[in-house]
Formats: sequence, C-alpha cells, structure tokens
Amino acid sequence: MTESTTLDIWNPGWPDPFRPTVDADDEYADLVDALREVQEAVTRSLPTPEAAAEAAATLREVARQMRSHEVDEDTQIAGKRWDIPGKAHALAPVLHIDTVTDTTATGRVTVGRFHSGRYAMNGGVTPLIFDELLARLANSAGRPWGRTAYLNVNFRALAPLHTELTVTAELVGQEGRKRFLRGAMYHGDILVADVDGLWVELKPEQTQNISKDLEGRDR
Ligand SMILES: CCCCCCCCCCCC(=O)SCCNC(=O)CCNC(=O)[C@H](O)C(C)(C)COP(=O)(O)OP(=O)(O)OC[C@H]1O[C@@H](n2cnc3c(N)ncnc32)[C@H](O)[C@@H]1OP(=O)(O)O
Repeated sequence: MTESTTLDIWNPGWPDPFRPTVDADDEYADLVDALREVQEAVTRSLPTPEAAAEAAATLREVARQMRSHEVDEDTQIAGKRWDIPGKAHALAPVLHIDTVTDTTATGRVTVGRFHSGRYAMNGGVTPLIFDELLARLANSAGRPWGRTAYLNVNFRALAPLHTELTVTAELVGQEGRKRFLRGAMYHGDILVADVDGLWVELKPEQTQNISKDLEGRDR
C-alpha cells in the first residue's frame, strides 16, 4: 500500500446494516478460504460416482453444521470484511485493493477455473470485479452511500485464468446525486475490458430501513 493511500475499511456514510456486528477473526476468513478451495477443487474434478457421493455427504454435513449457526443478513460476516481481499464472500473473486484515493482506485485479481467461462474469465465475473472496485471508490472519501444504477462493460480481449490482472477505477464526474465512474482491466499492457458506471446517491428515505427494503427479496 502506498503512502498516499486513503483506503477505507469503513465509510461512515454507509448505513449501519452493512456494518459487521461481531468482530470477525482469522478463523472466519479461513473458513471462507476453505470454501473457495472446495469451489475450485470441485470445479476442476471428475470424481468417480462413489467419490462424488462421499464428497456430497461431507459437504451436506458441513452445511448442516453452518445452519446451526445461522444469523440474519445484518449480522453475518460474509461480504463485510472490508479489511481483507474478497470481503470473506465466497462468490466474489479475491480482489486485492491496493489504493483508493478520492478519485481513483487500483486493484489486482487472479481467477481460477471456478470463475472460468471456457479457458478465460466468464463474462459475468468481469462486472462483479468492476462493481466491487468502482463501488468502493464511489462510496469512499466520505461520500454518502450510493447504489449502482448501471455498469456498461466492454469485453476487449480474453481475460486469462491463473494470471494476475490489474484493475483501475476513476471518478470522472459528479452531477447532483449522480457519480460517473470509469474502469479498466488489464493483462499486462493488454486491455481486456473497460466499463462505464453510474452510482446514484441514495435519498435519506432510501437509506432508512435498508435491510427492511430488501426483506424477502433474497429468498
Ligand atoms: C456481496 C456483498 C455485498 C456487501 C455489501 C456492500 C455493498 C457494496 C455496494 C453494492 C452496491 C450495489 O451493488 S447495489 C446493487 C445493484 N444496484 C441496485 O440494485 C440498484 C437498484 N436501483 C435503485 O435502487 C434505484 O434505481 C437507484 C437508487 C439507483 C436510483 O433511483 P432513484 O434514487 O429513485 O433515482 P432517480 O431520482 O430516479 O434518479 C436520479 C438521477 O439518476 C438518473 N438515473 C437513475 N438510474 C439511472 C440509470 N439506470 N441510467 C441512467 N440514469 C439513471 C436519473 O435519470 C436521475 O437523473 P437526473 O434527472 O437527476 O439528471
């Protein structure tokens, strides 16, 4: 991390329901790392039917254990570890955010076969990475909470697997509640994708009861 970095772990403008309510420890991060290992290993495998059945039983036993620790979404840790790459959310590729200034952000990401389309990054994963970095920038530097209104992604070249890609983001304009951002993803000097994004600052009534707004929509 460079001297000029103002990397926010938590932006005070964000609504409380997104704040972790218990201290996560390294064991929790390790659990999500282990889950990522399972995702990659299963993706890469062709087990015998017997081995598949045995693994399925083991995984269902883990799911049973985790269900006995279930909490509501405001209380869970997954997706809220702003201090670690991937935020302890197994869906997200592990994005290492190196710098966040008032108007720029940079990061690095390497994906494996779990996030592959066919021998290259799946086209749905690229927006996920852009959303992560651009959202971090859009909502940094004390700016009030905003939501993604659009992400227009251009795929310029195949994004290779098992290879570090660099990702950049820039705040290019603000008009009232609207924040316009641009981003790019590179394999070395090769531009593999770029993006235009709009974040719209929430009105006060949109930040109240944010978890209630979302209730029932994730089931
Ligand atoms: C995994 C772990 C996570 C862990 C949690 C961590 C969170 C990380 C961040 C995640 C953020 C997300 O991904 S959020 C998920 C993806 N996004 C969403 O679900 C958003 C759903 N949409 C909305 O909620 C709404 O549409 C908003 C808030 C975006 C905008 O609604 P609104 O507030 O009523 O806006 P409105 O007054 O109509 O418009 C304001 C201005 O913006 C313009 N505008 C609005 N939408 C658009 C649009 N799509 N394209 C062009 N322009 C637009 C309008 O023309 C207007 O311009 P003018 O007339 O003023 O010029």
